[in-house]
Amino acid sequence: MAYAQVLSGIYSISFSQVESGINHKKQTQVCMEMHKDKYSISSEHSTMKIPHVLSVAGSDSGAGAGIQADLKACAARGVYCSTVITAVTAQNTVGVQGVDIVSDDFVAKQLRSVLSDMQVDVVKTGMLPSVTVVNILHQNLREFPVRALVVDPVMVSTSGDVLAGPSILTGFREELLPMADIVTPNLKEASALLGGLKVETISDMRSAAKLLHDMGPRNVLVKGGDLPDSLDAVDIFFDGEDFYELRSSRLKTHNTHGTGCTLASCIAAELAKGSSMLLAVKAAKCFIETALDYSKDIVIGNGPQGPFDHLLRLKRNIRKSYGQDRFNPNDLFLYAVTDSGMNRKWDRSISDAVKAAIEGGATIVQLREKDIETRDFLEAAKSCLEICRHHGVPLLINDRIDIALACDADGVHLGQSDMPAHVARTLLGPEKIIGISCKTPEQAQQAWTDGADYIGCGGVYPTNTKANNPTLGLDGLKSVCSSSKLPVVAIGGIGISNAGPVMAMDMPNLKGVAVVSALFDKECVLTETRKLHAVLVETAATIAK
Ligand SMILES: Nc1ncnc2c1ncn2[C@@H]1O[C@H](COP(=O)(O)OP(=O)(O)O)[C@@H](O)[C@H]1O
Ligand SMILES: Cc1ncc(COP(=O)(O)O)c(N)n1
Ligand SMILES: [Mg+2]
Repeated sequence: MAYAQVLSGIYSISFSQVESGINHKKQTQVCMEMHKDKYSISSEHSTMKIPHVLSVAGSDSGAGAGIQADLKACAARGVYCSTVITAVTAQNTVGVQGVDIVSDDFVAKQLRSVLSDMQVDVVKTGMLPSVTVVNILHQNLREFPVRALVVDPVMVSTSGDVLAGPSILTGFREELLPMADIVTPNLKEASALLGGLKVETISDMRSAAKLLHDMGPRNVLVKGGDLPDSLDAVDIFFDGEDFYELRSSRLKTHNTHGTGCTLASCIAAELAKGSSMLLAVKAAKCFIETALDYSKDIVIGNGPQGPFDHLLRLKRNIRKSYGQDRFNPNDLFLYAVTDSGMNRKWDRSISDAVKAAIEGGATIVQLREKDIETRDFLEAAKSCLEICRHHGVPLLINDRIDIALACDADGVHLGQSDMPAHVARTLLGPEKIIGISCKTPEQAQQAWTDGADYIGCGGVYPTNTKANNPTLGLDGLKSVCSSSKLPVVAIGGIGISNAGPVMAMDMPNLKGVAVVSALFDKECVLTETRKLHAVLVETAATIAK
């Protein structure tokens, strides 16, 4: 048992390395050896592996940057974060009033405490106040190798205060950059690392990225938050072969204190979850843009450089934590849509209906409650959410973004006349699932542009639940499927007798069927769901042959 665990541990290490494009070939063997004990010990107690980032950085009393930003960023990305504090700063939105450097010995002690005991996936560095600390970190990383090292070469705070003097440059160049999987300097830091080279334009950023890459890191991200006269926030990513110009809109806000720390922590968190480097960087940049947008008007402190809010509007739910994708298209397999009229007819509560559907095999649930008081809807949604979370089944709300937000549901399903999806996305944040009903290839393309996660396509067959709803037939469904990259769930008049032919069309992005009457306009929801589930499983098995 313990040996199998060790093997699976080794497998997961090498697999993630391949996936992440992280090439620690020389260290892999050592890494396995070092982790052997940890895997065999932990296997006796638990098998649940939690992605883990260790942040080695300074504390910011104002909690906008440094260790505090790292903890919040990792929490927002659903990743565990341990901390080694290198310095304590007295800092607020005005500037840095004082710095108390933690002794080298005590930094070493913290590093050993964490690395010798916990299975850290990725180390992210921020403020490193002395070359000795860099030496100590370097030694520890050799003794306790990790999957990836993210180096944010912090030197000066946004307020212009010095956090690490020029002597640190040697440490970065000689020890840390050669072992880094990515280094993330801002314009000033890139310039300092390159001996004062001018880095003021996008073209300079490209040259700097290339020169920094020559110092040994596998990837370089030169951040352009301070790029003068730029309408976009442009960062340059270089992986040693290709350049990528990553653009997001530049938010008009003073609340940008801590963007650099947060970006690096998000990259580390995504890598810890197994993402490739480019995807990790893109996800991190997207997170910064969304978080800055949410926080653009908040006021914390009286100084010119405010912190932003990592968590308040970006609440994640437990179901999506620990490395799972926020949305798994396979969840569309058996999509149960409730109907208040039917529940009333059969005299059952919404939550009883949902519970029975899930027990019968429903893989996602949508509450579609048209004639119900808002307060009652919210209460029902909360109790359904509890049931769904317990079973790991996502819960979506039809149309009512307010209800979805109020109960922290997993997302919404929108019709063509509901709130536009891109507006819904702004309100709900990047983590929530958004589905859109589409009848035509044009609507399907728009859904993709608007940032939807899936398409509900129908009515495939005639149905009583929607009056005057034109029927698309299998041909209409097929043309929507072929015109979009998004996963599709078929809806409209589908039940046990005709679900098979729908799925047998074998369109690669057709992931399942959504049903209302076939489950809920029946005496026993559990039995009907079980029967439909069996039909879907059988069809899937036939297709696979
Ligand atoms: N006003 C803004 N709007 C959108 N993104 C921004 C803004 N300011 C900075 N960013 C982004 O935040 C990240 C951190 O960049 P930057 O501020 O240059 O680093 P640092 O905080 O280390 O100085 C980058 O991805 C950058 O593009
Ligand atoms: C302890 C600490 N670490 C890092 C930064 C840089 O963050 P930013 O460049 O976003 O001000 C900071 N201000 N304080
Ligand atoms: Mg900044």
